[in-house]
Amino acid sequence: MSMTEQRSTSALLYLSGVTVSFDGFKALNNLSLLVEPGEMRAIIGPNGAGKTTMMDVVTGKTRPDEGEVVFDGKADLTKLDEADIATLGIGRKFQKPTVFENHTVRDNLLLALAGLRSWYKLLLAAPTKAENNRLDEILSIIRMEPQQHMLAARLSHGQKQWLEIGMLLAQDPKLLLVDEPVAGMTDVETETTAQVLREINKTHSVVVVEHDMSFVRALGVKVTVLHEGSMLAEGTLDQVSADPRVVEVYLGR
Ligand SMILES: Nc1ncnc2c1ncn2[C@@H]1O[C@H](COP(=O)(O)OP(=O)(O)OP(=O)(O)O)[C@@H](O)[C@H]1O
Repeated sequence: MSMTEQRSTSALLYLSGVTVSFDGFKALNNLSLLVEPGEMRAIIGPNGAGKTTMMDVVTGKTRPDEGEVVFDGKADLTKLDEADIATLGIGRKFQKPTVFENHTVRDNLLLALAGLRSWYKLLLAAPTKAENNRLDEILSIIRMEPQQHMLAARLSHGQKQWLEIGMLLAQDPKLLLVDEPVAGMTDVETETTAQVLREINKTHSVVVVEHDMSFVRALGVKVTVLHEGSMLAEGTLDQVSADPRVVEVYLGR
């Protein structure tokens, strides 16, 4: 490509030949990956496969040594910092929930929705009608209307995860990155989380990293298997589960 030429792609997220080395060890090794607009993609793979590093590259936390990372057909994420990338519309939920324990579920969502609105203003000014409608919508999507006036401190682990997914949704990112959302959840909570993410995927693109196979099956979306920093296989869960290489390094163990 010439200096002025822009990479043109219809993909929402485009990784090509991405390599990340830590002291010579390649956590990502020539990784290429495409996520289409509106898609939900599940990323699976054994411990150390590079899933977290891939998310870190997309959010600007880690700079790749080589390769291209393009968002929304135009933005070269390798040139931007974390704040710029968040502003472009990439939101991330980490594995451990970080909600404001001393506020209600609804106020946690309002804080996320209002973004830069100060705590002071939050306490004094009532939410607008539009804000209240959006809060109702999000509460419905995360299935937490009954708990909306509860303090976040009193929520179960699963409910905290859903609240945090709701807080991410409140920021209305174009792409949601969700890291191991069902770790530590019961089977029923896991099933609900799959339904919540499917609902969110009606209006948002999602990349979700998860080990739990019953959850990935319930998502019912295209799966990418990472191994040693590269893509090993891609397809439906049935397709990748039948791939002998996937069985060998991951599923068969
Ligand atoms: N900052 C770092 N310094 C050195 N090595 C690192 C660093 N971050 C990650 N690694 C190594 O890179 C490899 C990939 O790690 P990564 O966390 O991306 O894998 P993962 O697929 O997310 O694994 P898990 O399923 O255990 O979360 C691992 O071997 C890890 O030890």
